[in-house]
Amino acid sequence: MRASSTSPTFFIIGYPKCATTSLHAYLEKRPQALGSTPKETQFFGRNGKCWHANNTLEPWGCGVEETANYIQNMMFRDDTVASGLTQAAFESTTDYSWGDPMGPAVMATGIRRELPWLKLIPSLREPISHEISGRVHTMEMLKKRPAWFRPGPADECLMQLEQGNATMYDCVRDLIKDKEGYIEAMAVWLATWPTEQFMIIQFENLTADASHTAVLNDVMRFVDIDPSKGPQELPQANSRKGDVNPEGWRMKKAEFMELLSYAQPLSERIAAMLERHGFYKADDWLAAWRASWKSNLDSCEATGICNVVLT
Ligand SMILES: Nc1ncnc2c1ncn2[C@@H]1O[C@H](COP(=O)(O)OS(=O)(=O)O)[C@@H](OP(=O)(O)O)[C@H]1O
Repeated sequence: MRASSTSPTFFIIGYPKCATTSLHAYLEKRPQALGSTPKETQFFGRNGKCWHANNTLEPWGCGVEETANYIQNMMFRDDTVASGLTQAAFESTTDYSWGDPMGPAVMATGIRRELPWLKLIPSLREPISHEISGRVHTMEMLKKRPAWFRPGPADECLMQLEQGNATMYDCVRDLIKDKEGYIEAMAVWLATWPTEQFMIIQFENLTADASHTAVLNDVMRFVDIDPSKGPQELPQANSRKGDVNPEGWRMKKAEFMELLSYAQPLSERIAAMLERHGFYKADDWLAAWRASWKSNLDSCEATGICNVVLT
């Protein structure tokens, strides 16, 4: 029987568009896990109740009432206690990984101050696919346009894309070029928390038929949940690649090569960082990402047009 002396036990901290919803759904079906409601509580995030959004000088701190609400109503404290702490409570706010406008250090340090025992699970995806997946998500937001959603300058391009006046390349080029935050955020988390409190997942490993069972079993062992109890299949939540351009994104070869010229060095630095911290051999980490780049390059026709399929 699992016995945890700490609650909450773990956070899936991101990144957005890296199958975090599927992983959350998979884990919360396990009798030994207790997923938050909602999946993304945002409690420690920029829209949450546990930070000082407008004043970097004020110390991090969570209000007593808000904390009680978080622990009691979102993280189901009573249920966890009633289980004799045999259930691992967790939440999956993807913004925790990098969604802090004051920098990831505020979030990483703040959460460590509040819950220093937490186990942390980030999932990372090949940068070009990651960015395009995010843009497709935002395109849908722009169509529905909830009242709180404020389109930024980069979103203008998506509106143009919608009208056939721009391409996906146009809309991701600068974002991928400036995707420094992808590695910076992870570097900050790794510098702020002990290595052994992380399990870093690669999206492509988590979602591939050949490897997903092994990854899920590793996750469960990491958070001390018995892998034999509960359903085995990873759901496919938030999937847009099946509906929006399932055949891939058409792009000139020179355009794809340009994206690659930004994504590849970034990926290599991510892999080197993960190797330095003892998580993966850099080449092992890069294998799936290199395979995606190669298969997209192989798709290029004699006309110089390629078909970029997301991982
Ligand atoms: N089981 C499985 N197999 C393959 N792919 C999967 C799976 N589960 C989730 N996904 C893909 O993950 C993307 C959604 O990630 P998130 O749920 O983290 O997105 S969100 O940030 O919470 O909105 C989304 O990617 P895109 O379709 O490219 O947008 C999903 O298709």
